[in-house]
Amino acid sequence: MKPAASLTLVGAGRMGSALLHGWLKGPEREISVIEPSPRPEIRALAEEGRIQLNPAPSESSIIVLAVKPQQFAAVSEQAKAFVGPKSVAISIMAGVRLAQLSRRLGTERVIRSMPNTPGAIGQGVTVFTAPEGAKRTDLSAARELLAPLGEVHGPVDEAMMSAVTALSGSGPAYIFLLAEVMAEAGVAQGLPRDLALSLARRTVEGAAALMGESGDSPEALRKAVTSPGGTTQAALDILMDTGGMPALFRNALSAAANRDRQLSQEAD
Ligand SMILES: NC(=O)C1=CN([C@@H]2O[C@H](COP(=O)(O)OP(=O)(O)OC[C@H]3O[C@@H](n4cnc5c(N)ncnc54)[C@H](OP(=O)(O)O)[C@@H]3O)[C@@H](O)[C@H]2O)C=CC1
Ligand SMILES: O=C(O)[C@@H]1CCC=N1
Repeated sequence: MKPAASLTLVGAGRMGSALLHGWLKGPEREISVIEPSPRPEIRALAEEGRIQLNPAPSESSIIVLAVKPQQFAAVSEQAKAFVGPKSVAISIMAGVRLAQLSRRLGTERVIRSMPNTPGAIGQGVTVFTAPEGAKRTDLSAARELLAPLGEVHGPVDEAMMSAVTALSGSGPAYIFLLAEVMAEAGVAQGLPRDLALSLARRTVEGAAALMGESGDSPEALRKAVTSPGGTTQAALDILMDTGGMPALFRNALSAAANRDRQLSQEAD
């Protein structure tokens, strides 16, 4: 009989696919994917024999839950068929608490994590939490699984997960928005759209790479661009003014964290 798949991914949508790409670049492992409407790229991976798509249920060492939080209650019935005494279940779902995972999956061996989409290219950051007294082997299974996606922090107190989700889980969207709105502002200054988008993209990419390589603080790097009385200062006077980026981001992260808490209530 075929040995149980070492890893079963339940839900290969936007984030599940990103995780899968991260894992496929990491150490070789047997991966099954449960997905009712697989994207063409997921079908192609199955045809190439790199994953098994929708296999019959059997106990899996690791089950990763990557469906929408709103789908979890229904999906948990199906996912339970992959959970056995030797399994650890790792959720990436926003809002779904450890206790809810345990109850619906019928196991204490659960991990709640929050990755982000740059994990698809090994440049992500993930934070995870685990029940008190979690087995060390479950914590190391989580770290090992999440490592190919980038930096891993945890276990942290579960109470931090809403803020983590608001900052790094949703965070890539804020950066993409920044590139979008910078490009639009360039167009408003008279630049052709293609050039404005290209300048905005390269500026965001280059600034992120510089921050990564230099190791300097974002504040130091910002100050290095800002000549006293110059053009950057004129822009920052607006961006950092009352109601500017600091206040906007406080409000935005607060809304995201509150939504995470609401999702927890809806998952009951
Ligand atoms: N997107 C992101 O940046 C991040 C997302 N997350 C979390 O990841 C999770 C997934 O988000 P995201 O990828 O954006 O959402 P998607 O809707 O893109 O992905 C969810 C996938 O699960 C599928 N699905 C539905 N029912 C089942 C089932 N019974 N069995 C298996 N798969 C099923 C969905 O199919 P169908 O579309 O047909 O319903 C869909 O393809 C969420 O819980 C989110 O909170 C966490 C970190 C970052
Ligand atoms: O938007 C969401 O709800 C998910 C969680 C973090 C990123 N995407």
